[in-house]
Amino acid sequence: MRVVAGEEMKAVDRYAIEEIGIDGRILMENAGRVAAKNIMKNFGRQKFCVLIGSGNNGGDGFVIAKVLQENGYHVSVCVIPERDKIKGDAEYHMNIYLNSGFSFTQYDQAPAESADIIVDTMLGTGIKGEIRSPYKEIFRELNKMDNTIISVDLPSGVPADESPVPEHALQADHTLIIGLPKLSYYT
Ligand SMILES: NC(=O)C1=CN([C@@H]2O[C@H](COP(=O)(O)OP(=O)(O)OC[C@H]3O[C@@H](n4cnc5c(N)ncnc54)[C@H](OP(=O)(O)O)[C@@H]3O)[C@@H](O)[C@H]2O)[C@@H](O)CC1
Ligand SMILES: [K+]
Repeated sequence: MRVVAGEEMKAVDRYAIEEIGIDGRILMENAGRVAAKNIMKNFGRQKFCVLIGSGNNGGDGFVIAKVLQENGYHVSVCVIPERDKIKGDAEYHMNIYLNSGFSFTQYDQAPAESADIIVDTMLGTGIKGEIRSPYKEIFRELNKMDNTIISVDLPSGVPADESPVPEHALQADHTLIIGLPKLSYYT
């Protein structure tokens, strides 16, 4: 099995998009659907809160939140950035999510705290440098809660490569692989 750092995963995605011709929005749809299927198979009908960041990891989150709700799951959805910061493939899936009749709120501690399971789609392989506000404060709050955290691709704040894990990175109970396993799973 191949294990990759973030840049290598990006190169694989770029190859799929530019050379093979698969639209990035389809890659995101597939990634989100596989993750949602895995969650439904392994975690059952509990109370979920999906937390969504501004990048493509957040785009996966819109697909997951939609699929879970279409299947009758109880889901609250909180978005960390302002809505107009969500661009590209993630914006496309946000619009599909909203046009399907589902809704979200800005991040607030209460829905996260009252959920049995948090689905973390805040940051993935695109993280650069120190974890910035408001993410580091949010991760600190979430790390104190005792609900189950399922991270999509990477626990938010954890780099994909062998760099040191920052102090305030999210502490996940489970991580769902998107594409290929990342080097940091093994370090
Ligand atoms: N087509 C594809 O490529 C596919 C990709 N896929 C998925 O996409 C993920 C990668 O997506 P990505 O590259 O958009 O990065 P992602 O991790 O969502 O974060 C970007 C955001 O983070 C922010 N940010 C950065 N550093 C930060 C910091 N230190 N502290 C705080 N914030 C920071 C940065 O903000 P900005 O610097 O722009 O203000 C930007 O908005 C990948 O893990 C997989 O889940 C799948 O859907 C399959 C198809
Ligand atoms: K994540």
